[in-house]
This record gives sequence, C-alpha cells and structure tokens, in this order.
Amino acid sequence: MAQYDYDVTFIGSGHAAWHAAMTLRQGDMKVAIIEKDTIAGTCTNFGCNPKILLEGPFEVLEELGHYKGILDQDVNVHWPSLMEYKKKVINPMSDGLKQMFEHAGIDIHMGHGILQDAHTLEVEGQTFTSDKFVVATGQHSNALDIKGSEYTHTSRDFMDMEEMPKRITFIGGGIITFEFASIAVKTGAEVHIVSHSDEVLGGFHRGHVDKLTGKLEAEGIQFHYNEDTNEIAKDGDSYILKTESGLTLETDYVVDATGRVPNVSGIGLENAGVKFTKKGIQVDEYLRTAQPNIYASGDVLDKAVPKLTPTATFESDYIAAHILGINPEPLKYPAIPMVLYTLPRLSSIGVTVEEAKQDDRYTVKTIPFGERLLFEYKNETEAEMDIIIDDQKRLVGAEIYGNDAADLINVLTFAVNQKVTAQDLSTMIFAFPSPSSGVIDLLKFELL
Ligand SMILES: Cc1cc2nc3c(=O)[nH]c(=O)nc-3n(C[C@H](O)[C@H](O)[C@H](O)COP(=O)(O)OP(=O)(O)OC[C@H]3O[C@@H](n4cnc5c(N)ncnc54)[C@H](O)[C@@H]3O)c2cc1C
Ligand SMILES: NC(=O)c1ccc[n+]([C@@H]2O[C@H](COP(=O)([O-])OP(=O)(O)OC[C@H]3O[C@@H](n4cnc5c(N)ncnc54)[C@H](O)[C@@H]3O)[C@@H](O)[C@H]2O)c1
Repeated sequence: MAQYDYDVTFIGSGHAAWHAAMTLRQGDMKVAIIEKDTIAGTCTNFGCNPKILLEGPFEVLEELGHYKGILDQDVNVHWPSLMEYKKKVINPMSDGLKQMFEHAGIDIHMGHGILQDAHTLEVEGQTFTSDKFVVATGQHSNALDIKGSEYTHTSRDFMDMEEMPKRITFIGGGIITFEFASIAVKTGAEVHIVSHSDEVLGGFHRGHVDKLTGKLEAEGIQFHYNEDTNEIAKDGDSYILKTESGLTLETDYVVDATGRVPNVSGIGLENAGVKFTKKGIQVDEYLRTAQPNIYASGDVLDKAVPKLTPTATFESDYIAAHILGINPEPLKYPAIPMVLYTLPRLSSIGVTVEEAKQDDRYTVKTIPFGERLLFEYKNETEAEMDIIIDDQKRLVGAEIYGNDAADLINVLTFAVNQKVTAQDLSTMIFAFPSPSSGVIDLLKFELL
C-alpha cells in the first residue's frame, strides 16, 4: 500500500462517510476526509438536527392544544430567540466532530475534491493518492429553472431565518415543505403550499395524508394543487409568485422545496471511470462503483432506498466492514422506517397498506390507539395506526399517525425486522404506563 498517501479517502464528511472513516481508522488504516463546506454534512448542520431542534417548541404547543380548558393556551414561540438557541446548540457540532475525527488520526482536507483518475484526487491544487475512495458527496436542493428563481430560498436558508416572515410560500408538496409549513403556520404566518400535482406526500399513507392536510388547512395553510410555478417577481419588499394557470400569490419569502439532486458533477467521476446518471452514482451489491476500488455511499447513490441519515449510516458501516473483510456478503437492507416530522407525525415501516391491498397474504388492521389509550395518550384522540399482518400472524408493516409516531415506529421496526408474533410479545414485560406499552398491548391482541 505504501505507494499511496492513504488507504481510504472519503469525498464528503456526512453520515455516509464518517462512520466508515472512524471504523477504518480503528482498523489501523490511513484515512482522509475531504470536505468542501461544513464538516459532518447535511443532517448535522443543515438537515435533521437543526430541523428537530427548531420544531421542539412547536411540539410543546401541539401538545398544549390537547389540554384546552385545562392548561392556559397563551404561549408563543419567539423565533429570533429560537434561532439563537439553534446556533448555540448546532454550530459547535461540526467542530466537535472534526476534533473527534482528528483525535482518531483521520486527516481532514478542506476543499472541493476532484478525482483525477481511479487513485488520485485533487483538492484546491493539492494532490492526494489513495488505494480506495468512497464518494459520499450527498445532494443539493433543486432550483426550479424559472424566471425569478434567484428570489427563492432553500431548506438551509429557512433554518437560518432570523425572523419568521409574515407570509411564506412553499413550492413542492414533499417532505421538506410539510415539515417547515407545519412549523411556520404555528407562528401565525400566512402559509401557502403550491403543488404541481394533485397529490402531495407521495409514498405516505393516503388516509393519514388526507387527515394531516385537513388539519393543516384548519390551522390556516392554503393549498394550491395542480399549479405549475413559472415566475417569481420582486415587488418592493414582496414577491409575486405566478403559475401557468394564472394564479398569483403575494408573499414575503419563497422556499423552493422541489426535491434534492445528487452531487455527481464537477467531481471528476468521468476521469475515474465511475458510472452515474442524474439520479446518482451506480453501484453493485457491494456498493462498489464501475471502478471497483471506488465505493459510493449515502444520498449520492442511484438507488430506490429512502435517502435518509440511517440509510447513509448503514451503507457507511457496510463499506467499512466490506473493506476490512469482516463482511464479504452483498449488502442487504433491512426494512427502513420513514418519518414525516410534522405535527402530528406520520411514520411507516415495512409493507405498506397500499402494497398489502395488492397481496392476499396480508391483512390490514386499523388501531385507533389515541381513542383507546386515553389516560396514557395525552388526549390525542386522532392518533391511529394501520398494521399489516402476514398469513403466519407476524407483523410485517405499520403506518402511524400521531405525535409519538417517530418513537413508536422504532419499536415496531424492531418487531417487523424480528418478524414478531403475539407469542413472542407475551414472553416480554414492558414498562407501564407509556404510549409504547399501550400500543404493544393492542398489537399483541391484533396478532392473536
Ligand atoms: C432539510 C432536511 C431535513 C432532513 N431531515 C431528515 C430527517 O429528519 N431524518 C433523516 O433520516 N434524514 C433527513 N434528511 C436527509 C439526510 O440529511 C441525508 O439523508 C443525509 O445527510 C445523507 O448523508 P450523506 O453523507 O450521504 O450526505 P451529506 O450529509 O449531504 O454529506 C455530503 C457532504 O459532501 C460534501 N461534498 C460534496 N461534494 C464535495 C466535493 N467535491 N469535495 C468535498 N466535499 C464535497 C458536502 O459539502 C457535504 O458536506 C434531511 C435532509 C434535509 C435537506
Ligand atoms: N423526515 C425526513 O426523513 C426528511 C426530511 C426532510 C428531507 N428528507 C430527505 O430530503 C429529500 C428531499 O426532500 P424534498 O421535500 O425536497 O423532496 P420530496 O421528493 O419529498 O418532494 C419534492 C416535491 O416537489 C415536487 N416537485 C418535483 N419537481 C417539481 C417541479 N418541477 N415543480 C413543482 N414541484 C415539483 C414533487 O412532486 C414533490 O411533491 C427527501 O426525499 C428525503 O430523502 C427527509
């Protein structure tokens, strides 16, 4: 190996990279991480972590709403203070992780990495050679190619706003739109969602999506379906959003949330023989690209699995195990949970209700656990879940609507991956009272 500067070099420092980098370093390999922006990538700095922190006080407001007549309701979120709090908690994380990597003996080179060939990378004029590379460059926000696109903002901008605008408009009916709109409307802002189709939140449980959009509408969000945005114009301090059908909306802030695009260009993939499309980098069942000494991991992959932090981490861990020879088997994904962090949340694991309808091995049962678990479930009577059971009475899927849907889906993820039966559940004792033990009790009954 001595012919190369490094055994393994990671392009990108997000979850798709650093878990493997740490494991390989522990395996005594010489490891480098290249990062052009902020160490630790999207989730830590501009995604999951700031998002869930900013949502925290609104979650309290949501719960408060279930105790009308019992708790005083006059509570408001002070956005500028919340933003200060976000900076205090989130900003140091990148440096903390950088120190952890350096302490472990990983070399960090800041700058834009460009592959020169299968073993050479250039970073801001410096050249490094490596036996293996892992391309973990993630994705960036899509920007609609329309007149006035320069007036739109990204999810990253939204999570840096010093003031919440009085009027805010989201283009796109996907995850980011719903998560942010669910927060914005609770500040009293006038919120519009402009969707180019008649379906929002594709892939989520239709009944739960309808229930959620109904609730958000009641809170004040204005939905505009089948509207193709084609122009944004500046008018003094405001912006006018126009659609092909002639809809015009006056607003103070526009978020383009029309998806995310893999970072595959300008990184020299062609020079190194790595195959890719606009959907991402193509890999084999070992996460190796067309150039076998170059792996790819995380959001940048052209794969049908959900592009999430736990997926990126799982892939990163797999690559480390593969390089170290600990796991020579092809990568096999377990069931991957999805959570939409709105208020309330939507979550799912395994076989969906839609899939179950097409397959007579499966039975779907609806459990209105919010109504049934009144004393442990904080008055959230609308909370419910659909479970999918196979012909051997095992839990194979679940979709949940409720404030605790993220934690509950983790319990059910365990149950689905272990193919749990009522008999298995009856061999265990769970803490009581708690939402999860209540749900497990109901589940046990339905699996009988
Ligand atoms: C607003 C938002 C909210 C999200 N919320 C959730 C959530 O709640 N739960 C969840 O599971 N997932 C969430 N995600 C998705 C999650 O953030 C990603 O799946 C995850 O970050 C992917 O990790 P990654 O390492 O593949 O990419 P990233 O974390 O994006 O890391 C890629 C890194 O590569 C760097 N890079 C790119 N090109 C180069 C180059 N040429 N040279 C050097 N460095 C380069 C980039 O600067 C970046 O730091 C969210 C995403 C967004 C945008
Ligand atoms: N809770 C989570 O796990 C979480 C949260 C945020 C982001 N993410 C990750 O980030 C990704 C990106 O989120 P997102 O909300 O940007 O994407 P998305 O794919 O969820 O939604 C994009 C939306 O934009 C619409 N759209 C696409 N092209 C359009 C066009 N030309 N004009 C108008 N609308 C258009 C789509 O129909 C869709 O409704 C997610 O897929 C996920 O991988 C995950």
